[in-house]
Amino acid sequence: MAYTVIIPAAGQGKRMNAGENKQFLKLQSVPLIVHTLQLFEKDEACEAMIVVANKDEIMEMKQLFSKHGLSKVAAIVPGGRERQESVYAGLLEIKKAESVVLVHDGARPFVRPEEIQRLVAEVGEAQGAVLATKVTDTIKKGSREQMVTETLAREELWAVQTPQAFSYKLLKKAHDAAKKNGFTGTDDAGLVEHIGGRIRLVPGDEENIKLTTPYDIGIAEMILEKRKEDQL
Ligand SMILES: Nc1ccn([C@@H]2O[C@H](COP(=O)(O)OP(=O)(O)OP(=O)(O)O)[C@@H](O)[C@H]2O)c(=O)n1
Ligand SMILES: C[C@](O)(CO)[C@H](O)COP(=O)(O)O
Repeated sequence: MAYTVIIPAAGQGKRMNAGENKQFLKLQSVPLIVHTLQLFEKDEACEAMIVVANKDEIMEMKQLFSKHGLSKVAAIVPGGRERQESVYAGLLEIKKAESVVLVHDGARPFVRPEEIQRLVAEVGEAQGAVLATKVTDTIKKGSREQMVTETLAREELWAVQTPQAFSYKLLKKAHDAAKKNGFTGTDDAGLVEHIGGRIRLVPGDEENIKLTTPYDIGIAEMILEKRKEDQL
């Protein structure tokens, strides 16, 4: 099924501590954001990419995308203070109300086309879908004083990734409601859940990491190396 993808890349990358937005960090000589966009450039089902960038980084991104032949970038729009505001800014660029919309972090360069396909197949008018993996650690809740208050039932716990996929109408309704009610979620599915929408958990892959801290750079280099060898 054809889709448009919104790629939020307007963060600061504070936890990466790279002295610049982590989107420009080079992995095997190619900037992180370019790795991510190349995934969708190659996916036939992707009709358009809407990139959300920091206002003063738009020009640099534009030049990068042109240098790397990323022809599906339909718009680069300025983001907001929080990820949620950035996604909303991207959503406002979509004019076709019948579209399927994916939201995918600029900082996740390893999602595979077959995962995207499985995800999109689960989208309905009133149902979104997220890629996720079962957690392998035991997860506990803690108080401010760092005392355990509860051990959660692991068989019910999933670590949620992006892409997350929705009908345009459902995602727009969820973002409009969140804006109106001052609700903030840590992902887009959370906003849909907040208005009573259903979200399907689609088993993903643990390689689909989000580059968040310097530790993740080593893992990313390893994954890239492994994928290169797999192609030989
Ligand atoms: N105001 C924001 C904040 C985040 N993002 C994007 O959302 C994705 C996931 O966010 P995260 O990994 O937290 O990135 P940063 O916000 O850049 O990192 P940090 O929180 O460490 O500053 C990233 O691609 C990031 O660029 C965004 O578009 N707009
Ligand atoms: C959307 C997300 O990547 C799903 O795991 C995550 O919630 C983003 O969190 P961040 O703190 O904005 O990186």
